[in-house]
Amino acid sequence: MAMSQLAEKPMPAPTPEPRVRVENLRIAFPRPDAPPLEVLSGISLDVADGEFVAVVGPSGSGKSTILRAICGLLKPAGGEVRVDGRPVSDPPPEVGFMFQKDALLPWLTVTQNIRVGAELSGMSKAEQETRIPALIRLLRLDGFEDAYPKQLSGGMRQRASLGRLLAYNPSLMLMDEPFGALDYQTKIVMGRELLRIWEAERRAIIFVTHDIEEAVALADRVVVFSARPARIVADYRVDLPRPRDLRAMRGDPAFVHLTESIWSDLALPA
Ligand SMILES: Nc1ncnc2c1ncn2[C@@H]1O[C@H](COP(=O)(O)OP(=O)(O)OP(=O)(O)O)[C@@H](O)[C@H]1O
Repeated sequence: MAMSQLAEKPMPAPTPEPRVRVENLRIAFPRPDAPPLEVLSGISLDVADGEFVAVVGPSGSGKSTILRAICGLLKPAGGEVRVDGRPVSDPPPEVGFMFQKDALLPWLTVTQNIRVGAELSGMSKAEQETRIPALIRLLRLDGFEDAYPKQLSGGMRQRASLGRLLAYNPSLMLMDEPFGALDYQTKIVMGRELLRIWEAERRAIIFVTHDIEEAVALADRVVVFSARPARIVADYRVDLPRPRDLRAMRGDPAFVHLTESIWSDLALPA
């Protein structure tokens, strides 16, 4: 081959290291009078930097379990989890969590709760002075800076939890049904807030949800688990344009088609 032809051929871009690499992961829980309960049976999943991956699947299939394994809280019966190339054993500092139930400290105000995340991240006092009020504005909690969790609605508590997570500034966010306990309207509002922030400051997110529409509306990819022991039965790329209008997109034929495909993967009645 002539040199000129070689020169014209573009070099393939190097593949960046995935933020998370789950390889052939098996998780089983010991049981007293029975063989171990196999929950994940050989799951492999890569999550790239800045990618938003949703995980859906039947109840009890192991969605929360995979999040706990990714942050090193469960020891695999087989396979491996790497975060930023390193095998996990303890929760890695670059990982932050958010659960269905807010984990705010009830004796601290909104500002103080968010400050916990900032302190944990090692943020300087000077930076906290600007960053915490900015987060409060971003999450539309202005006016509630000095309120205690019991004085907030469920949606506001989840927004404050998200504020603490963002103040911690993890490069990987593991979210386990973070909006699952909220009413439909608040859930949409929270999804919108999360997208607004994520679209501005891309971080890798693994987002577990029961809600197929929520998964498609938010994520770049939707991974579908089978019933326990979980395998990945489908892995969809969601090519809907961003920024997304969560209300308008529900009528988009591509959105409807994708949610229907996932319903049928889960073999659930329409
Ligand atoms: N620490 C544990 N010890 C024993 N069994 C466990 C433990 N944690 C989870 N399990 C079992 O593992 C299975 C998967 O649980 P997991 O919470 O991961 O499911 P899930 O898909 O998140 O469910 P849901 O959608 O209902 O929240 C369940 O059968 C559960 O009982």
